Amino acid sequence: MTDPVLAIHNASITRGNRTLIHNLTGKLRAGEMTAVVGENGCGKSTLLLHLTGIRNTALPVSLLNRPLSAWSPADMAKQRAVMQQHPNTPFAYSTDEILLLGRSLYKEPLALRTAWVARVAQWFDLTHLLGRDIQTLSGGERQRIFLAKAVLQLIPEHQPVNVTPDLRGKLLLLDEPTSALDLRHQRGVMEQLNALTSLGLAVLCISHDINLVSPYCQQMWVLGEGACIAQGSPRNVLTESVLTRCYRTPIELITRPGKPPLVTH
Ligand SMILES: Nc1ncnc2c1ncn2[C@@H]1O[C@H](COP(=O)(O)OP(=O)(O)OP(=O)(O)O)[C@@H](O)[C@H]1O
Repeated sequence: MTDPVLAIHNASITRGNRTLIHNLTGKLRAGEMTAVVGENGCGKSTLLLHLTGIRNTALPVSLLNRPLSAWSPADMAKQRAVMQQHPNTPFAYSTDEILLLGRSLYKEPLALRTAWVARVAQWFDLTHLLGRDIQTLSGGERQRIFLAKAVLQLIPEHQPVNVTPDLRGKLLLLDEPTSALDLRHQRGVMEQLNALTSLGLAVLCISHDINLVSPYCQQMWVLGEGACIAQGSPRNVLTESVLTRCYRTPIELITRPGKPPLVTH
């Protein structure tokens, strides 16, 4: 099996005197999506923040076999991109400018950057929103812009726009990327993320919508009770006992042939 893109070994995360997550071990692999689920306040966003390397951390986390602390910010930014929970900007940037920021690390001709902006905008149904003031966009439109910006950050430097990029070794960390999206765009975003994982991308996706993400993810981490209660494929992890423990409310499952079960309550 190939080395993981990101590996966490026996990591414990605390906030004040509360242990949010005790002894988490896990791997994010090329070509796989991992969904992180759990009740409000269980530590999902805090975990993601620690995996970004943005926060100076002594946690045992490595990106491509190197501790996060050994990466320079610029090198790390070419390897992993992050979309946080409520992305916004206080400035009246245009959508194009926001998307171009995703390529700001790279020394490329403007024509190439602009071509990639157009291509990725198309992937996320954003073409009609190019040129708009970001502050005038709806919540769902803005969420898709920032998702596209994160994806643009991971396209290799000088990648010709008409050649499919190799995204092995790249990592996308997403905090509830579909929370503001309508049903069509929820599916569109998940299908696009699925297409990107097929190019080698590793994705970690926090979500409260288990039914949306479960058909697309290879692994699910269920957080709760101050730890990771369960890890594995959606079919193995999605049991009434695991989810009832996680959400502290009775959960029922509806089995479906060839798909993970539907979660209801
Ligand atoms: N700066 C802080 N100081 C103290 N406690 C904090 C701080 N930031 C977060 N917390 C607490 O840490 C816990 C975990 O927060 P986190 O945002 O990681 O939860 P989450 O699982 O992402 O929740 P949600 O599903 O609501 O987004 C929460 O109880 C939160 O109140």
